[in-house]
Amino acid sequence: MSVYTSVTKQALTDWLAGYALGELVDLKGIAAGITNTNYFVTTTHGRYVLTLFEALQLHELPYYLQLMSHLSRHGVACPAPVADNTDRLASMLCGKPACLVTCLDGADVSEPSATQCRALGEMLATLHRAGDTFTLKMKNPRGPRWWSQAAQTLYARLPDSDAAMLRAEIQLQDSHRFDHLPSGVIHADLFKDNVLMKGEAIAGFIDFYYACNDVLLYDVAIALNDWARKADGTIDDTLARALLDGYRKVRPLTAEEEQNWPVMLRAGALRFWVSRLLDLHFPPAGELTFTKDPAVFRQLIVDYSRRTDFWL
Ligand SMILES: Nc1ncnc2c1ncn2[C@@H]1O[C@H](COP(=O)(O)OP(=O)(O)OP(=O)(O)O)[C@@H](O)[C@H]1O
Ligand SMILES: N[C@@H](CCO)C(=O)O
Repeated sequence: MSVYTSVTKQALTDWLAGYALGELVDLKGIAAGITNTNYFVTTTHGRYVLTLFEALQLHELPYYLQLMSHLSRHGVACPAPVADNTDRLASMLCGKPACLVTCLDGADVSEPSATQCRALGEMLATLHRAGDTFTLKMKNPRGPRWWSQAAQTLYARLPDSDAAMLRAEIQLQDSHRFDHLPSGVIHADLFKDNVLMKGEAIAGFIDFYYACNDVLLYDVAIALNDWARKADGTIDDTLARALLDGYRKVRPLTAEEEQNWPVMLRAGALRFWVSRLLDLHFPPAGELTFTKDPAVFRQLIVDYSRRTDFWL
């Protein structure tokens, strides 16, 4: 349950006076989600999602909200932030930075079909193309420098074999440079729980708060590592091929991207192996963390180190 900040109908009515969205009809807390407080808001004009940011500051929001606004205007299924009467996309509510976005009609899926993976690949490539005309920039807060520093805090806590494997994996990534690969806006956390589906179609990508500028192929690897991973932790060949086919239909991969693909899959796995290890060994204070299993990404790296066919 994640309503950390309670919003009363009166407080919201006062805040909504700054928007041209009609009268407040209903306000309902959303149980899902970990980081922020979310509500479904119904007004006489329609249905919206209200987010109160529990960690991000007001001045940090423009990149993410303007990005969603840009993408939603360029064919990417995602919520569109709603501007208030002074054209702001966010302002303070109950002491927290808050925004309203359009409400999407769909639900996340835990076992996607090949058709859904293909649709996911197509929409991810659409996002990457749409990002070309977005002018704001954000560095990746979870890149090689971050995982090397994080690993230093983890080694002493891990069994020797895991620490050795982590060290070796970071060395492997350090020996590969990706600077020459196509880069642009990436979602950077496109797991199944960050995509709402309506049947076989994408209702929308959500949770853009790791979005940044980085190598596009890294985003494909992150998505594939979650969308095509089966319950036993291995990758389903059919789902992986479908996702890549969908992606390449919209944005074909370059020869250099294809060469770097196996190592990039391991980079995508390393990033979440490290963040999940951090959550396990250093749980963030005050956050409802349903600790996610780091070992699935360790296993994925082992699988990738033995595999020869990467679905291209
Ligand atoms: N625009 C939207 N339309 C419909 N439902 C939405 C929308 N945005 C969020 N939701 C619903 O709210 C839930 C919580 O949102 P989200 O996952 O973004 O929470 P968070 O706490 O902000 O992020 P996280 O859980 O990744 O830390 C989602 O699982 C989804 O069901
Ligand atoms: N998607 C991440 C959590 C949010 O970054 C994970 O499953 O580890």
